[in-house]
Amino acid sequence: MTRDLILTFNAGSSTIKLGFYALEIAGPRPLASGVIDFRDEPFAIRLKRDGETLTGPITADPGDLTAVLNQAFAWLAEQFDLSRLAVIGHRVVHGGDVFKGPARITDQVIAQIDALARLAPLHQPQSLALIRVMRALYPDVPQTASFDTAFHATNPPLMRRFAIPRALYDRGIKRYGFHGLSYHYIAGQLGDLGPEAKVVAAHLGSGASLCAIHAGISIDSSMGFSTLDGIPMATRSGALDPGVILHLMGEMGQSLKQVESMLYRESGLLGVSGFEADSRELMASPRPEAAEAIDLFCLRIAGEVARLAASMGGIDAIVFTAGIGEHQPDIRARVAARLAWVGADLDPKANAAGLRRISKATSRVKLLVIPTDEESIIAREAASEGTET
Ligand SMILES: Nc1ncnc2c1ncn2[C@@H]1O[C@H](COP(=O)(O)OP(=O)(O)O)[C@@H](O)[C@H]1O
Ligand SMILES: CC(=O)OP(=O)(O)O
Ligand SMILES: [Mg+2]
Repeated sequence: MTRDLILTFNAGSSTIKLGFYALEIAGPRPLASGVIDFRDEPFAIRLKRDGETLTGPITADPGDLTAVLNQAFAWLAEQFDLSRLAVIGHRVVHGGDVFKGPARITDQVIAQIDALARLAPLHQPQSLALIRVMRALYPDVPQTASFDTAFHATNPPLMRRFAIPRALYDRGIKRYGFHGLSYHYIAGQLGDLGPEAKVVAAHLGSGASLCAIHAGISIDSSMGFSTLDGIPMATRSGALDPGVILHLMGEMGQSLKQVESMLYRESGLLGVSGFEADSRELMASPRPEAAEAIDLFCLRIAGEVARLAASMGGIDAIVFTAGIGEHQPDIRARVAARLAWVGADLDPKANAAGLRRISKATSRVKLLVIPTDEESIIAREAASEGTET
């Protein structure tokens, strides 16, 4: 039997994205993409294939991942010949210091991923659950892990360091950086900027970060030790004076769980607006708190661009990507306006049209919109790590 099908998983806090690829010598060829969105009503798996969207209803309780996946895969087996599965590749957010590249999943690798779960509580447990369910469903199919942290393995030690006692760095308390699959893909799309280009890529999705890419490699990024650092996100705070946490736990008697939940789930756009985490709703809202949440988001993005430019000693281009970066021209415009002093000069028409280049021809710093494709990196790494070809 020919095994020539690659399945990819990109597990997020509220969605599981799936990709189907044909395993080919020239590289994985995309066949279809799917999503299980736990916010969807009615709950279902949606599959996009040949420009058509197919829906597989799911009656299982969204809280029971095993039941959800069993049902989703019973339906997927009607769409694909799943006996052809060659490899299953997963995005795993935190690889710590252990993983500098993709890994084939073994019991030991599962234990190592599990040990890092606390640092990415919205993602890591979901990926582990997926790996375990897929093992039970398809015990003969190899699985691989592609790490968000791996692309940042090139960051110089100085960028990795927190200004805390050295011994803690030696114990792994350092900056790792995330969204590396997205930045890896973006770095591969910058050929026209020249081999030495200094680029800040802004991955603005539910989770959001920025990365300094110089000559195609990661130099520095806004996310650090955990997925909380950097700019505010949908529900995460971004960087925060550590004194606030001391005060909450010391003076206000909050527990670790309470603080963790506040920082990961009740902050960011949701926290500042007081009612909504999704940028679409916030942009459409007349409420001043919504405007303030978006303003703070843009201010902190612009500030991070400036910091990352300092890390690289210059900046030639800014790339916007992911849900907000690709689809929110007003947010791009507000970020660009705050960076006019660096030489970013937006072309409003190109921005509204969502062209690849959205800066004026005379702009010193180029502004680009590049749709990301984390799945293609997972598929490529799955093919190289998990198959014999
Ligand atoms: N078509 C769109 N138009 C406007 N905003 C969008 C669109 N798609 C996604 N977004 C915004 O992107 C954010 C989610 O980013 P996305 O990359 O899709 O999420 P995730 O990090 O979960 O993969 C939300 O704030 C959402 O409002
Ligand atoms: C690392 C991270 O925050 O990922 P996501 O944007 O998928 O939530
Ligand atoms: Mg994402």
